[in-house]
Amino acid sequence: MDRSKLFRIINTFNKISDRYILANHILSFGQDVCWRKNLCQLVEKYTNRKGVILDVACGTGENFKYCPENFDKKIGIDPARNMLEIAKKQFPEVFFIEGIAEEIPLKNSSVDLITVSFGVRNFSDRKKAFSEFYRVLKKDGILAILEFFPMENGTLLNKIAAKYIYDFLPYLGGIITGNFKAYKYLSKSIKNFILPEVMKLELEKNGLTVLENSKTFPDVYTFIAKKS
Ligand SMILES: C[S@@+](CC[C@H](N)C(=O)[O-])C[C@H]1O[C@@H](n2cnc3c(N)ncnc32)[C@H](O)[C@@H]1O
Repeated sequence: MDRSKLFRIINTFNKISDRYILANHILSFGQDVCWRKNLCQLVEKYTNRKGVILDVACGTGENFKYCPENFDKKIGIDPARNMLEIAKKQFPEVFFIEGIAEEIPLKNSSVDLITVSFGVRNFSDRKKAFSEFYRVLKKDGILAILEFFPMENGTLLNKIAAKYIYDFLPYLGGIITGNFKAYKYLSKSIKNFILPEVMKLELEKNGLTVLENSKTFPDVYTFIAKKS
């Protein structure tokens, strides 16, 4: 695993934690809420399990605002301590772990639902993380991933969105948070990320069956996969 990448990313998120939620709302024109609600609606379509929900790369814990209420145990895991501090204040009922997706400190087959929003792009070793997801999920457990993918260059609207994400967002994010480097990283990480079809293959190589892979504008995908 690339530990220097991991420490760089942790440092970045620690530095922007106090403005992270606000920046998300402004930079996405409020769309972030719709993307999360969409993720949760899809989860409800595929599972009505209760039990244990694990939000990986939970950051400030935003997913817990929108995801199904009815789980007996809610767990969040993230390596950025400052993000977790905010999460703990927002969601005292959730058990938060300072840790990484590549080494989840939970037992085999112990989780009913894993959610990950805007986290996979940041993983230092994606394949290791996917094998961990497989290991901790129970049989028929669901994995739900929400993620940005590289912008398609088709319609005029797509071109405008790509210009916004790749060229303007680093400056706007920098102005809102005072950290230009962090938002340059965000744009770069989207531009250089794998394509959705590659992620589907990677999930399936790790034993997860992709049930749905749906796109909302602009190139934000929700993947629902199952451990069979
Ligand atoms: C863009 S934020 C997303 C936070 C949250 N899921 C959300 O939707 O607002 C990415 C998060 O990934 C976390 N992260 C980075 N590397 C990670 C890893 N290897 N394992 C787990 N989380 C990681 C960061 O600390 C950061 O909180």
